[in-house]
Amino acid sequence: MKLVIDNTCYAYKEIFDCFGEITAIAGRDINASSVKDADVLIVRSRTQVNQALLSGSQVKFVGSTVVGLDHVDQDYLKAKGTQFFSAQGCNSMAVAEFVISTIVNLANELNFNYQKKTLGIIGVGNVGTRLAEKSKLMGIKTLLNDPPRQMHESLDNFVDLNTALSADIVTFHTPLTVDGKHPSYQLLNENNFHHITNKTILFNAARGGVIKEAIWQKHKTLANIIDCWEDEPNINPSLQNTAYLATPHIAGHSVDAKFMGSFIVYKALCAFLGEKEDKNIRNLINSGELSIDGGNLKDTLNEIYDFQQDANAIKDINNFEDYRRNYPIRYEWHHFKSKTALPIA
Ligand SMILES: NC(=O)C1=CN([C@@H]2O[C@H](COP(=O)(O)OP(=O)(O)OC[C@H]3O[C@@H](n4cnc5c(N)ncnc54)[C@H](O)[C@@H]3O)[C@@H](O)[C@H]2O)C=CC1
Ligand SMILES: O=C(O)C(=O)[C@H](O)COP(=O)(O)O
Repeated sequence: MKLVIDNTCYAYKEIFDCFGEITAIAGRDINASSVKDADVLIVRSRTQVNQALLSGSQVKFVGSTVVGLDHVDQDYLKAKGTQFFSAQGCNSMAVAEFVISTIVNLANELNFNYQKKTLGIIGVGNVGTRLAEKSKLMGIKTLLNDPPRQMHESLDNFVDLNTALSADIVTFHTPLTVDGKHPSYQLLNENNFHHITNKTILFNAARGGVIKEAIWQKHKTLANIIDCWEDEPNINPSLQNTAYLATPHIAGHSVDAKFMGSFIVYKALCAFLGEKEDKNIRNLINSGELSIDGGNLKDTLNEIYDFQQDANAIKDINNFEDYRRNYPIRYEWHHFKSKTALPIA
């Protein structure tokens, strides 16, 4: 069997070589000729999976080792009879830790008590739920907004979008969608940006395009944290230069998340092929016990991982993609034995 795999898929050799011959290619370089003889295609977000890529191929299984789905034409795959599997939830802890770590740093630098702040979470799926759990542990009051869930579940504690946008801290964790009943494209735009004030801390660690950058760059906030950008890697220099934290789409890039992305797709491929799973694969991440003694929460979190280094790495935005492809090892909090209690929900 022939597999074409994005060469940034975590441990792709150890995890997928049991299935056959692997051709590993940078995600952005996977094209129609790369996949024409392939049976399996395994990607991350940098490969557009659509008719242009697959029409001349015999690919029968596509695995996406990330969570976002905007790079995949699922309707086309379904019509073609190609099995598709996406590693939903693989990196939710990593993103939640990114947001909490940044809030703790901001509270220190801007001298506020986050327990006196409200956090508006727009999109309460895997990431938003974990973030809400951590916020509860930290005594941060959350305002939860998720109309698609509200349509199907009785969520009497959820609020409407404008209420969530009026929180002290606002963070988006929706997919990027342009159709359906609740499209997320430019969810924050010229018609509702007035809910964001010069006292609002505003995050985008969801997808570029969820917040209209042309408006954002002209709108005064207390602090902007931008991990996901319109037109990556050609990110908005005005927003980058004025951001509290401008990072290269790495909120979900913990080692654990990258491993889980590959592992979840591996399990789906085993099931698709009727193959037995190798139980040793789950032990590929073995950090051992990591002790840390930061003294206080901010220093402890920054010793675990300081996101400012990611912002520094892309001061020259030509480094955006290379830095992401060679991202430093970042373990999630649960690996660490720490004197300071960590909000591990
Ligand atoms: N910056 C990064 O590295 C990462 C970014 N992401 C992005 O974050 C998104 C969320 O990730 P998960 O929570 O794992 O996905 P998920 O699918 O579990 O949750 C998304 C939630 O957003 C809700 N939603 C959809 N449209 C909405 C709207 N218009 N308004 C409010 N809520 C809406 C859905 O109902 C769902 O509950 C992903 O789709 C991906 O685009 C995810 C992981 C890493
Ligand atoms: O899971 C998602 O969705 C993300 O945004 C991932 O962080 C994308 O990871 P890469 O494809 O950029 O490695």
